Amino acid sequence: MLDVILVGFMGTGKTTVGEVLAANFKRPQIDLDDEIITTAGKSIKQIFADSGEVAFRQLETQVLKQAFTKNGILSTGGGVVESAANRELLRQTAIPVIYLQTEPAAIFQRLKSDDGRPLVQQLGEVGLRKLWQRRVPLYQQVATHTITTDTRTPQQVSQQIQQLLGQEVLSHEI
Ligand SMILES: Nc1ncnc2c1ncn2[C@@H]1O[C@H](COP(=O)(O)OP(=O)(O)O)[C@@H](O)[C@H]1O
Ligand SMILES: O=C(O)C1=C[C@@H](OP(=O)(O)O)[C@@H](O)[C@H](O)C1
Ligand SMILES: [Mg+2]
Repeated sequence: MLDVILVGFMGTGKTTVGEVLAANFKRPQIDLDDEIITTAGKSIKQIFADSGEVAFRQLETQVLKQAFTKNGILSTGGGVVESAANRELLRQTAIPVIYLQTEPAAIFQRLKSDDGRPLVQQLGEVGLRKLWQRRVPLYQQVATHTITTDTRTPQQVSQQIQQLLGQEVLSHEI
């Protein structure tokens, strides 16, 4: 079964922290973006360009459902909370859902030169901030715990999650 699910806006460190947690707990890491790329046979940027965001969101819901049948640490994509069906899945589960919370200015600094996220290029800093404001309540709705990452390294964030969930995660290891 899944040990923990990481949610949060783009650039909050879900993928990076997921990798650290998976290494520390010797558990598989599942990243929804990677699952989408494997399923579609192309990059996220290419999926957006060829088929648009709606098609991307359909794939995202499909791989989220499949992820619930797998083992390990699940890193979601920032837009997973856009779908009411996805939010329901995340709210219903007994698996801890950790919201990585980061201020938009720090997020933009982390992502401004990354061209793998189509929405960053489409929206720019002002648009990204608006999207962040709209999504914050959605992350809060699905999360069981919140950790701020602005001034923490991915290792420190992982340690904090391990402290929060140590018993629960370790109990699935055996
Ligand atoms: N806590 C952090 N402090 C500084 N930079 C970070 C932190 N977490 C992630 N990053 C950097 O931000 C970028 C996005 O991280 P990533 O893990 O891909 O985020 P997400 O999966 O949430 O979009 C990467 O360059 C990563 O190294
Ligand atoms: O917030 C979003 O809508 C998106 C976030 C990305 O994942 P990360 O949050 O891992 O960057 C990726 O799924 C896609 O570019 C769309
Ligand atoms: Mg990611």
